[in-house]
Amino acid sequence: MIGKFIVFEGVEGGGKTTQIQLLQNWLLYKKQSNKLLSKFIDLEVIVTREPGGTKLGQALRVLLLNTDISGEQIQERAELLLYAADRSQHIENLIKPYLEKGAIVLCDRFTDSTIAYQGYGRGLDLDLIQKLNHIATGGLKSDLTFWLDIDVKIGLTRAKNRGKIDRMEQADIQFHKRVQKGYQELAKSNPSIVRIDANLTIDKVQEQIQEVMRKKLIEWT
Ligand SMILES: Nc1ncnc2c1ncn2[C@@H]1O[C@H](COP(=O)(O)OP(=O)(O)OP(=O)(O)O)[C@@H](O)[C@H]1O
Ligand SMILES: Cc1cn([C@H]2C[C@H](O)[C@@H](COP(=O)(O)O)O2)c(=O)[nH]c1=O
Repeated sequence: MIGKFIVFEGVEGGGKTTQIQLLQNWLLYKKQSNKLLSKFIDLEVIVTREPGGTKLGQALRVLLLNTDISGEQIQERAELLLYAADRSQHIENLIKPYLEKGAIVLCDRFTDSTIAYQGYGRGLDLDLIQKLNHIATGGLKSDLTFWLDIDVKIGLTRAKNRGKIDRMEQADIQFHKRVQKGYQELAKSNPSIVRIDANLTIDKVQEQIQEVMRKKLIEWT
């Protein structure tokens, strides 16, 4: 694939959505002002997310994040499979076609979310999740993953201040701490994950991201 696939990960309220938007603006500005190296001159910068990057995904997102599905609780393995279904559709219908055209795809969450939330958070078998991730992705991996590392309580407070909190955000604090532990473990074993200190101001967080991106754009040319 000639494009680049960049993923943003982390616990709730870490600033992924905010930072992805700023990075897209920065990349497009660099493109317009001819400050990008030749390989990326014609580039498109696409922003997408999981769950919810396709029409099917949007429907699955409503099912997964609404607090009340006629009073019926979503079982843990059903939850796992719904996230996998969203991903499979997302890759085939959106991510792969854009990467094949040479775009930079900025994605809010990917396979590491499943390991952190369903694996570490819910306690589902990590080997099973790895296999399912492989089935859903067909082996597609990110070229770079930014892990926005934020104190769990600060992130949840930000999410609460943003407005009504969803089904996942409503889980107890211990769940979110296990999810955080999941990201810490993933970062230890995966060199394509870059830790970003997300406890800082929006501008300071973006500065760290741009610094990494500058180096990556040179490396990828
Ligand atoms: N560095 C920051 N300092 C203070 N507030 C921030 C910062 N970054 C984002 N916010 C605010 O915190 C809230 C959550 O940010 P955002 O939606 O970008 O995070 P997110 O990681 O996408 O969250 P979630 O995973 O819960 O959807 C928003 O109201 C946003 O304006
Ligand atoms: C991809 C994926 C996501 N989740 C969880 C993580 C969040 O609680 C929500 C998504 O909401 P956001 O506002 O877009 O962050 O879904 C998950 O548990 N497993 C996954 O694979």
